[in-house]
Amino acid sequence: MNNDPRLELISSASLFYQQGWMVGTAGNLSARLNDGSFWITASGKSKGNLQENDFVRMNLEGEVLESPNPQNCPSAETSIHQAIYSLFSKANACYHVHSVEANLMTRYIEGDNLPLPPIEMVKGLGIWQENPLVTMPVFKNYLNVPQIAQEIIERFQNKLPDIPALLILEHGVTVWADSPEKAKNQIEIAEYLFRYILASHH
Ligand SMILES: CSC[C@@H](O)[C@@H](O)C(=O)COP(=O)(O)O
Ligand SMILES: [Zn+2]
Repeated sequence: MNNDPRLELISSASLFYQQGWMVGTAGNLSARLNDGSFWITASGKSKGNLQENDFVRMNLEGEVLESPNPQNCPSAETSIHQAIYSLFSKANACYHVHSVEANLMTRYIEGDNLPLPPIEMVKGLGIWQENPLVTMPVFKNYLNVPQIAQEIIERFQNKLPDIPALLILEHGVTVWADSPEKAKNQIEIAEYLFRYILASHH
């Protein structure tokens, strides 16, 4: 595969793990290849020290195309990555992490949106305005993950989000970008915004 992104996914997962955003196997990362298939972390792997065979390559229909270790199962949240890649043709990476701060956002949500502070950092989510009024879309968490994916599809087909990020209540953030490098930056920016919101209410 000429653009195998697994080493980059491994390095970002390790970084996020060290930040405490992927502890206890939490979170999942994926990146799309030129042929439209995507590598995604296999389910239940510790994210601090992933190996190249801790992934599964899937197509947009949710079929496993390649599994370096026959015991690997796709991430339990693959349906959310499929939804993002189907909705956004330019998305080539989709990252999801669980931070304490993301889970504490519950009390600042208005309706099904999280208002973001109008600070310089939102430029990192593609918003180039002065005093931007931007919100992050929020979704309910269901045990049945495909139901979360379905609600994402229905909502975004109706209205595109302001930013390439969404928050699942009491669960964690998901971002997408045209490259793994940008997805990594966007996770860092989303987590910075959560910390800012919490600190500004102290
Ligand atoms: C503490 S793991 C929680 C999981 O159910 C899930 O939310 C998650 O992010 C990781 O699932 P995975 O199947 O390893 O990709
Ligand atoms: Zn999760």
